[in-house]
Amino acid sequence: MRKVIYLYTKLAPKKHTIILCTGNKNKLKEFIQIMGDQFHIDSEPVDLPELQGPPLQIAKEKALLAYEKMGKACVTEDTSLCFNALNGMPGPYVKWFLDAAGPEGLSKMLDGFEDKTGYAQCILSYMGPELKEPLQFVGQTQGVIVRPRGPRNFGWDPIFQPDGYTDTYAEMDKDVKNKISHRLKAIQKFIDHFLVN
Ligand SMILES: O=c1nc[nH]c2c1ncn2[C@H]1C[C@H](O)[C@@H](COP(=O)(O)OP(=O)(O)OP(=O)(O)O)O1
Ligand SMILES: [Mg+2]
Repeated sequence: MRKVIYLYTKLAPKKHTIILCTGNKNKLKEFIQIMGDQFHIDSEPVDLPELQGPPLQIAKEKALLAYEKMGKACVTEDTSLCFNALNGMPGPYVKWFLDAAGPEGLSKMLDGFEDKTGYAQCILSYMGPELKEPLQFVGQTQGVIVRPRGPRNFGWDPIFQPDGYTDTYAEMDKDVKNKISHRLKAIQKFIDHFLVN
């Protein structure tokens, strides 16, 4: 039976706590929904600068900055929404596109293209005192970019319709999103890594 968790034993033997550094309440909520029964999630609402570069590099720098700020083991997460017609853009910069153009404007960016496919990507990074570099876990969910449908309370959820579904992330039940999401897949890899059989 999988039971001992390296992270617990090494770093937080009693509380089984993960510190998630994020300024995004919706991310935190999903983390708790996905892994709350296995870990206690403490969040630190730090606003971390995000550099430019390939997604893994951005996520790595973010993790190092969070670790520097916290002075203890912590987890960060960087999420991208990538359009295939644009070779992966806006990707890690989607937040700025969303702020500037909203979900509507973001979906309209693909109007001139036949290819509406894209993918959601979560890069979960863990940095702790025992490491030289952050460990990174990548989760991707493929889908298509559509005009906004559903509640607008979480980022680009209204314009992302995962493959095999007729609902957008925003329209589907949270339980359904959390079973197929980019975030779930990254968290699963993270948990698998730290589980000792
Ligand atoms: O599952 C998601 N469904 C829809 N939208 C999402 C999701 N996950 C992140 N998002 C949004 C938030 C931000 O506009 C951008 C990612 O930017 P990203 O830097 O990773 O997030 P953030 O700045 O809000 O929080 P953090 O403090 O963890 O960096 O996509
Ligand atoms: Mg951010």
